[in-house]
Amino acid sequence: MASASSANTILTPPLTSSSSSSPSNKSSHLSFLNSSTSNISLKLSHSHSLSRPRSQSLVVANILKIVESPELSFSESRDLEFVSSKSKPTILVSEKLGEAGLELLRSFGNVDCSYNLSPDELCSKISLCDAMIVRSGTKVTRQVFEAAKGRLKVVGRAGVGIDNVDLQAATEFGCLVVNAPTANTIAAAEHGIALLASMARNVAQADASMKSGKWQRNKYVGVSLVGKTLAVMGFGKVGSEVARRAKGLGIHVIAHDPYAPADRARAIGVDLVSFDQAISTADFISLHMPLTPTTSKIFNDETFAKVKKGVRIINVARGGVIDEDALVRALDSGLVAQAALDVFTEEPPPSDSKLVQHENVTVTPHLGASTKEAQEGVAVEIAEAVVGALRGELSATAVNAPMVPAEVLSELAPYVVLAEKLGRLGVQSVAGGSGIKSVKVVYRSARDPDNLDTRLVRAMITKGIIEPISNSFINLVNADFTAKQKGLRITEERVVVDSSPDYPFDSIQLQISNVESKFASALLENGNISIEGRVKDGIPHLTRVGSFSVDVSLEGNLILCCQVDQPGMIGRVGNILGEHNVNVSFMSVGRTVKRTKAIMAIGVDEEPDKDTLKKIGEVPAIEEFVFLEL
Ligand SMILES: NC(=O)c1ccc[n+]([C@@H]2O[C@H](COP(=O)([O-])OP(=O)(O)OC[C@H]3O[C@@H](n4cnc5c(N)ncnc54)[C@H](O)[C@@H]3O)[C@@H](O)[C@H]2O)c1
Ligand SMILES: O=C(O)[C@H](O)COP(=O)(O)O
Repeated sequence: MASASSANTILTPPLTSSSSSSPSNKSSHLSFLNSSTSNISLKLSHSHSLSRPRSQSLVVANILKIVESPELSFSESRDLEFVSSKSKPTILVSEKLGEAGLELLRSFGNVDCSYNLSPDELCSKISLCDAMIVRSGTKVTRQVFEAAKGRLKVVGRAGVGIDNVDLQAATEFGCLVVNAPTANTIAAAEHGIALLASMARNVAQADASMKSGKWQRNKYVGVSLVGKTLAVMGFGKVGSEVARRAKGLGIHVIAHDPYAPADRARAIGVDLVSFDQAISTADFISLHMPLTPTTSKIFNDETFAKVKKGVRIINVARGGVIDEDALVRALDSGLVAQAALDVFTEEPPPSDSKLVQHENVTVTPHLGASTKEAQEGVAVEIAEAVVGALRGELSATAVNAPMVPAEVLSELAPYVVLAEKLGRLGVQSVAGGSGIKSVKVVYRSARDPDNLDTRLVRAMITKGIIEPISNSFINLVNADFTAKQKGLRITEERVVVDSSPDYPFDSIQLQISNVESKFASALLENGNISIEGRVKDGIPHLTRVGSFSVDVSLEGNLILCCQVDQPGMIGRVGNILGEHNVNVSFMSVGRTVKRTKAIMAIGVDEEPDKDTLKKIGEVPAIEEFVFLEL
């Protein structure tokens, strides 16, 4: 019984696809990142034969892989051996990457290490690449995604900051962006501490002075760290490691981060404070926030005016968070006593940069992540992420796609198959000329609506609706974006029902409004086309068409007939199919009132030819029928 519901509207304008166009014969298999170059086939381990229902097997395999094998029966990803059918995927590595990562990439694909490419060179190469790996030196712009012509499926950022990748463009082009967020944290934190200590004691300046033959002991008197206050701006991975180390040096640490949990700060013994409080009380300010539109030039004339006079600033985050001209002014006026910078707005900065040349500034050429250990770690971390993504695995470090934990994915697997098939059935039920503009998805579940993750299911419904009628390729990265582009508005409703909470969904229903139906019996009283499915024993079933209950497994293809409810109908239609050598896999009849109207749902292994379908249509008691490809 329905006890609660919540609706979530995502998208707007009209989809003007020609729904009369017959669905292309695309595979109904699923993949998270289905490569247009699908050039790898899967060799299955024979140790796992059909130990799970076939439909679930297909989705597990296909969500996890970029490739589709017609022979696919069942296997977990670890049981699959990738063999090259035409060619291996090509992975461009555009900046230096640790050898262990390169080895891993080479074991999977063709690796093209081309460093220092100009933007034009990158654009001309990229259409030959399935993936690319960059560090901070390569700008992955919209032009790069355009030039890729749909082939580029994954951009791997061998490091944390993804400000050099146009994420919006990546998403629009269905390209997954993954990063390596953890392996260089300690290196960056250590570099921050190194800059802090060397700046406080003028190490770099004194070194340069001595090498020029001078001995200036009085000039390079430093400041002590103990008892001073350090403001960590951005209390994430690097920031908290810097804080931990600074506390070990006897420094009092405060932090500002609008999103950091207070208990994490407390655990390290750090007070979270406001931005103004942090900058106005600190003797040292260390920057560790990402470069975003909000943080861009967050340190500017106005903020420098609020700092404690003589503050010292360390930046191992991104140059763009500081207005560099304003920093020069603050250094000249003495508001800022010193700065130690590893990162710059433009990298490398111009050789005549006033900031770089400033006598109170210590600089390093973006070395934060550059330790042997970090580079090997980052290389392996990103290689694993890119290979996983090319295989179609949902990535734990995806930057522009929802991350779905493995256990959730496995639970959702059969529902994902169901979702795409409902989408495909839905779009084929729409009569020509009336484009789909609005789809409502009703999830019935015993679970708390707030804990129902529908992103993957919704993406697959979108895939099922859009792919058969367009050239679009839909995956989890671009599903919402593409739907919006096509003017498809999807609303979701979650209804709590009294069923088993062991399963994420009791049923999934698709209602398509403001369209004409090819099969009038699929219409509800409100005029919406309605089809509903469930997963039974791991296999997706169609369980309701319009207001008729049916029960047919969603495998092979489907014929829906509406007929007068009278004896002999199953036999007659069955005979016609048998005479034409069409094997029936399932058959189910549903009716609302005895001896009035009934719906017959027939699963067929083969596609009936026109003649067979015509004969079914000629059976006098059959009022309408439709053939639907799954
Ligand atoms: N110099 C280097 O070689 C090097 C190496 C590693 C990381 N980095 C850079 O350091 C930065 C931090 O990396 P991380 O791994 O700690 O990332 P992170 O995501 O773990 O931490 C960033 C933190 O900044 C916070 N933040 C966001 N907006 C903020 C704001 N307006 N004010 C204050 N805090 C804000 C976030 O909540 C988050 O906690 C990134 O920009 C990264 O690119 C540089
Ligand atoms: O964001 C990062 O991970 C660092 O800035 C490191 O960048 P790099 O890979 O270019 O050294």
